Amino acid sequence: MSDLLSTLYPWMKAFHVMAVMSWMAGLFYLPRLYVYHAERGSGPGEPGESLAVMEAKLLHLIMGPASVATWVAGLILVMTPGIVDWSMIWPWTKAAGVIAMTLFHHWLMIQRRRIASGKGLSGRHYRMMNEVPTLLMVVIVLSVIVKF
Ligand code: HEM
Repeated sequence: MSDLLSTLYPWMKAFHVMAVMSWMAGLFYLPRLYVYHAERGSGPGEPGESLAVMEAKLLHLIMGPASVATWVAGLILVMTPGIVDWSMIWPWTKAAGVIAMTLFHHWLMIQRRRIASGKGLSGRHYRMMNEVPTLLMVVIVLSVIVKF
């Protein structure tokens, strides 16, 4: 099993990075759609109806599967012998970053339902929350590349 994981390591890392890119694309773009929705689409009709379809499709067809693929490949990398040294700091900052990123994903899911029922937050609020994935990405990428 250990030998198989070591052989698969570069492939698994490539798959992980591809899944990360797809997930992050949605995490960056969905709060932007919420800003437009809050500021220009809160009433009945257009553009609110089209925005609601775009938000649901982005979450369910792209971000959901990409987040699962990121987690599965990431956990396989964690189990690969010699990859994670838990006595260093970086695995802990990376873990904190990915847990926070996953919580942010769930917050976006809750907000989609709230916007659909007319209880969404202001455009300014979503614009501020739009910075969260950027900050978490900085922590995660520095952890896994610099490996302090
Ligand atoms: C969701 C749970 C995640 C887990 C369990 C996980 C775990 C891992 C592990 C163990 C590695 C291998 C490190 C190495 O080869 O030295 C890795 C690589 C990587 N991860 Fe993740 N990761 C996750 C999510 C993310 C996210 C959200 C991002 C970006 C925002 C990310 C970016 C990367 C990058 C860029 C690499 C390649 C680093 C290199 O070149 O060695 N990961 N990940």
